[in-house]
Amino acid sequence: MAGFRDIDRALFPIKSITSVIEIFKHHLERTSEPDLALLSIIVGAVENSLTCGRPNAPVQICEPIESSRLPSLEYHTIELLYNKFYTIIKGAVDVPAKNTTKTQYATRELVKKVSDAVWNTLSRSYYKDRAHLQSLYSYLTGNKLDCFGVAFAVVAGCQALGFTDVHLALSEDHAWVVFGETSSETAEITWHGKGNEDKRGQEIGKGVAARSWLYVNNKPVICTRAMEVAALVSAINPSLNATHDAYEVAYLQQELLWLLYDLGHLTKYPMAIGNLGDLEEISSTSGRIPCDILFREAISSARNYYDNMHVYPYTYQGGYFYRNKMYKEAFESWANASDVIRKYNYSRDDEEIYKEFLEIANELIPHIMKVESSGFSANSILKKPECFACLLRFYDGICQWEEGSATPVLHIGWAKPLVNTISKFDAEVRAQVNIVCESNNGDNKMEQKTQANGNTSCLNNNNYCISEKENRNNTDTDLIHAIESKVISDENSE
Ligand SMILES: FC(F)c1nnc(N2CCN(c3ncnc4sc(CC(F)(F)F)cc34)CC2)s1
Repeated sequence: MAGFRDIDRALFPIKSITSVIEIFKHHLERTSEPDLALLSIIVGAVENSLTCGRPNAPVQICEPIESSRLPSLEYHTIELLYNKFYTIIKGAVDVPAKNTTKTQYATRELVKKVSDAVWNTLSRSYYKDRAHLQSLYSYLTGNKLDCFGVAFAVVAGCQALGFTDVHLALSEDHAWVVFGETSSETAEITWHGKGNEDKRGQEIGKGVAARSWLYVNNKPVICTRAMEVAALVSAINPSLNATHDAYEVAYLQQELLWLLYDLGHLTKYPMAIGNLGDLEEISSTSGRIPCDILFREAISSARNYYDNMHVYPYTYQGGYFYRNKMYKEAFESWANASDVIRKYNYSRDDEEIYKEFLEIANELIPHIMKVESSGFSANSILKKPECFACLLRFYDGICQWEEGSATPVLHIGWAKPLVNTISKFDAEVRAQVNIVCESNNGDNKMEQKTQANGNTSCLNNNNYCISEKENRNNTDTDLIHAIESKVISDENSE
């Protein structure tokens, strides 16, 4: 059993954020196998004590954060929990005696048994989306885990049993495992969303499911052990309540993400880079690259390693621009996000990203139009054809996302804000967006989808085109006609 080494023991009792960082540094720099269970228990205990602790716990005021005293974490407390985890996992699977020569690889049965061991020890019913349910501390002290937490616990369990081939696979809204000699086996190990039957034990869908955003076109983040540490650090939740964060927890998360960044473990993990960007925007670390560069690095990572099939890097960046009133740049990021989603079929498992696009289209963009059309300035985005082009690219991507999908995306609730937005641009601005028709052999859709639908609509920056589509389904034809008729009626009234 990996677990406690003398160096770890020497760092106890944990009294400060700095000593937590020292333990992570040791595991990441001095060992080939950072101990996922140990690290998760430690950060879970710290997070719990600072966010769910006793409300009248002594508040440290004006202490430098890194040395601000934590409610002391005793070695034996952590060791007890660690041994409890090991006992639960060991008790559930009878692993064949370690055969020193041959490396043992996990089997689907083994992975399923570990998943069952975690699954069957969870509380009967609890609010699954609550905060602070992601760590093994939550599991071992409260028998509660969220869907990410179950996946992480299974990987930590397999590590504790000596299976170094079992690794976490992450999409933007789901988690599963890869395993086997060539890491080519996959297995569901947790649930997804509400009211969906879990598919635990099954391999990851290759069929229709594979074309949904949920499985990112088989371009998930495949974690190394250190990237699994990055996932548990990303999952740290500093929120105290709906409006406040415990700043010591946010500081710990930020410092651990920088440690992982410096060691190169975030290079292929766009969402972790985005998380670090968000933290840096709130409170920048002197001497570090600024948050807008981090958001750009997350996009580069997704483009270089995941065939640009991830949406969140663009919505991280778009959110940053929006919060900083850089509206032209926000439109560009959101149009780029839409260029990703247009390559997918919409499935009912994609609610999370649907909500993301709905909020952008029906809350954020209308807010920008309101702000921009109240003040009058020559520099207004309403005067910029490239902003109009980005908006069209944004909406067109959502239309194309719907094309060929079993589930509709758009409904009349989308059309009103859309037409309202588009009509804020004067005719002479709209006229400057040159509409260029491209052949339909662009790389707009994943191969299968293009064949299914023949032509596709496409737009690159300000070349917006709607190719003739004999079978464009009625929803977006209505939408496009709504836009066209609105635009034309404006011209007539000019
Ligand atoms: F697009 C921006 F506005 C976003 N802001 N926060 C975003 N998050 C927060 C962080 N987050 C994540 N950050 C690191 N790693 C992972 S792995 C994962 C899927 C699952 F939870 F494992 F199922 C989610 C996720 C999900 C996306 S996107």
